[in-house]
Amino acid sequence: MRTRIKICGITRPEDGVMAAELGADAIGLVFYPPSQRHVDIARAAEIAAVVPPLVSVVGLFLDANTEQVEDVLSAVPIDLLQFHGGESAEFCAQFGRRYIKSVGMAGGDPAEVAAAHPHALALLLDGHAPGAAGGSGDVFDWGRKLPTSHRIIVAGGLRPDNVAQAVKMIKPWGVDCSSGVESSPGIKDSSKMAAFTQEVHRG
Ligand SMILES: O=C(O)c1ccccc1NCC(=O)[C@H](O)[C@H](O)COP(=O)(O)O
Repeated sequence: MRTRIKICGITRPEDGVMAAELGADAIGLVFYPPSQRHVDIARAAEIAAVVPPLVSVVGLFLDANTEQVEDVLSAVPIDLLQFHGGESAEFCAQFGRRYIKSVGMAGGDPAEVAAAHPHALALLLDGHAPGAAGGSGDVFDWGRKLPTSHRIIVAGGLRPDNVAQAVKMIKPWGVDCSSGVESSPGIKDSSKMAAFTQEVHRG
């Protein structure tokens, strides 16, 4: 099975195109103002407009309110929602969209999140503490027991030099990377992205 790749925290249209051309199956747009990778609605629409077909645009929220999510959905062609905070299943489902739910593995219990979100399409396991922001570069223990009820997307500190090992150990549906393919926060680096996608498929 081919491991899917999401490159998160895209802030520039050219980086969205480059990620897709270098093998990303999805790009992530962060709608969380405190993040250095935050994009406003206008910028997000510019990026989504140039992302090639057959590449998904993921809209990421961390404990946003309903109106904030709806404002984005009414202006940006989002294919998939990613909820990165303590959102309930009811909150996530109210938009009638497909969604994935993240788990902060530094103290968080993936089994508990899996049970609370039976309709999430996948769990995105990230290295940070529950409720904390992502994009931190923190790795979690890949030897941990993981739920089998959901597809797994591994995130957290993945880089070209460690992603093959993560894929080999966990055999996830997909991998997600942000800071590991950047030259500075929010700015993606083409050679790191090329190396990353190559290493995913070696794993
Ligand atoms: O990337 C951010 O700045 C961010 C801020 C707040 C919530 C989530 C955020 N990113 C979520 C992602 O999906 C990242 O790709 C994931 O945390 C992995 O990041 P990294 O460890 O830098 O690869």
